Amino acid sequence: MAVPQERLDPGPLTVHGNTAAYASLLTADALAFLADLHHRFDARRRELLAARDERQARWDAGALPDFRADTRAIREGAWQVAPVPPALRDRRVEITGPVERKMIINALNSGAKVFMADFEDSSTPTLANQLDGQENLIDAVAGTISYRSPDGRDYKLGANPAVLIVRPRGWHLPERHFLVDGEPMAGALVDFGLFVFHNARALQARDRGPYFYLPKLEAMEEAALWDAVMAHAEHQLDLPRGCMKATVLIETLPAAFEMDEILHALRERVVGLNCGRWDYIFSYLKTLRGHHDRLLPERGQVQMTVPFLKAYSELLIKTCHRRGAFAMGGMAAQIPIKGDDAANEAALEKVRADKLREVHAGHDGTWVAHPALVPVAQAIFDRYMPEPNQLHVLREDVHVTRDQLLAPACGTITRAGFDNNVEVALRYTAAWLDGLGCVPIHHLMEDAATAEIARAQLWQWLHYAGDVISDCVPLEFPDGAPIDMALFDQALAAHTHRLRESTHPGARRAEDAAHLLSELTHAEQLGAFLTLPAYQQLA
Ligand SMILES: CC(=O)SCCNC(=O)CCNC(=O)[C@H](O)C(C)(C)COP(=O)(O)OP(=O)(O)OC[C@H]1O[C@@H](n2cnc3c(N)ncnc32)[C@H](O)[C@@H]1OP(=O)(O)O
Ligand SMILES: O=CC(=O)O
Ligand SMILES: [Mg+2]
Repeated sequence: MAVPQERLDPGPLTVHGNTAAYASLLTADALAFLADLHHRFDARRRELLAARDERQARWDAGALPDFRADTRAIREGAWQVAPVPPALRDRRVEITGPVERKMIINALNSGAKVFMADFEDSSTPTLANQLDGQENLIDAVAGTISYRSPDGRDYKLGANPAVLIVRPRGWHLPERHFLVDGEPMAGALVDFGLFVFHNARALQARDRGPYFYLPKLEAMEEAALWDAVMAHAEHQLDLPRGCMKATVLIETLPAAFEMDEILHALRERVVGLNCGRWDYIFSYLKTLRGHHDRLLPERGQVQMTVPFLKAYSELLIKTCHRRGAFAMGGMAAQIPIKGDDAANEAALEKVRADKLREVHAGHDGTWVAHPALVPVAQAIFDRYMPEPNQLHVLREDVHVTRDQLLAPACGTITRAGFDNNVEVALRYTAAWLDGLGCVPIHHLMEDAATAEIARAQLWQWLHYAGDVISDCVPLEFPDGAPIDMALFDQALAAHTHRLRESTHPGARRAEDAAHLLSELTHAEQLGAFLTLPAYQQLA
């Protein structure tokens, strides 16, 4: 039988790199689907990224983020989001993790209600990671995924696997291996497009749908772009309108001022918002980088109970429940500690306290980073949220102002806190460059978002030092010693040496990571994303 012509013609899209093993993923039809997404939506994406820069320039010049005047009617109007499908009505515990084969199986079998398969904060976007991840998800959706570990352990899906939600990359990240008319595609469109092209029908057949977590949005227009992309994909793939569902991470400071607007832009398909606390803290630092009085103390002191984070999470709950959407909590960074029962119990207790705060505040569910934390979080949510969700908790007592969302947190910068930021930023960047997007460091989960906080704080402290700044975060160590570049250079050299000599993930990329971190920290301006220059250095 003659092969249809379009199967032979890859069209305007070429995929560069070692793709020989991925013929069934990168079919001509799949590539044509991706190229169409690029042609229709990439120009708008670029406009929206330019709009981010324009807003940031205003904030750098002294303005402060605020609720928008032009969208008041949306905020004040009475409207609700579309009904949440049955598969997403109980989300009390969601496990997250990179799209690595064994971890996908473990996550789906973990007992969590949902598994968020992550092409974003916890993944390094090497071509192999991206394409293997897509193939793993195809097998997971089909229910056939299996894995044999090098030491002979067999993995396969058990009964009642978690509901799958996929997190594509943010709008800002290019995918340089996929070129349309010679231009790199957006990583977001590649991740989204390949997943829906190969899995949407199989998911529909199982009463599920293509469900997504949308990261790092900064404005309602960016949400509207996702809505347009999904509506178009539904049409192209002959799927029911609105079957693709989205949960949006509110993890940038600008987005906190547009929660209603983001829900409204996606109202036919949005099912909730999530408090992505780590990127949110990073975004606070970045958005307010021109405001030297808006410092934050060292990372360990910026807990969800500090006023600006409490205000943001409560505003998210109130906004979501008023509109019939889920208000998801976020990730505590603690992970289990092996071989030290007391330290392990202390870590679990911190997770419990975090989940307790979330359930009492009105969140409908939460995230965990590790399978052993599923029962820990579940016990709290089962006890204090016996119903599948608490959409009825309207939090009408919450009245959040702009000043509360922008209030700097008070505290200190200790030598240990400074040194920890250098170590985490270095070790994480090295691991990322070596292909591993999530690593444990000192028993905490570190990913792109937590590492961004570490390197942004270093930049902020070192560049603001010497200015008269904030009453509430002294820019010196508690013993009065100054925080300066010489100290940073010294600490970086010491940690680079230690990492190079160690067996930690990324040890062989220690020098590259140190070079990158040094450039970012010495630069005049706080760079937008660590992963943009790091992507240039991926092998
Ligand atoms: C800010 C944000 O965006 S948060 C969301 C992004 N971050 C994440 O998703 C965190 C994901 N978590 C992880 O990657 C890991 O838990 C790490 C890197 C933090 C720790 O990993 P490890 O040191 O390998 O953990 P550990 O050795 O205790 O793992 C034990 C087992 O659990 C598995 N496991 C650990 N975390 C996960 C996970 N999130 N999903 C599935 N399986 C997991 C391991 O693969 C291992 O499996 P095995 O026993 O079958 O070999
Ligand atoms: O993506 C989650 C975050 O906390 O960042
Ligand atoms: Mg994030």
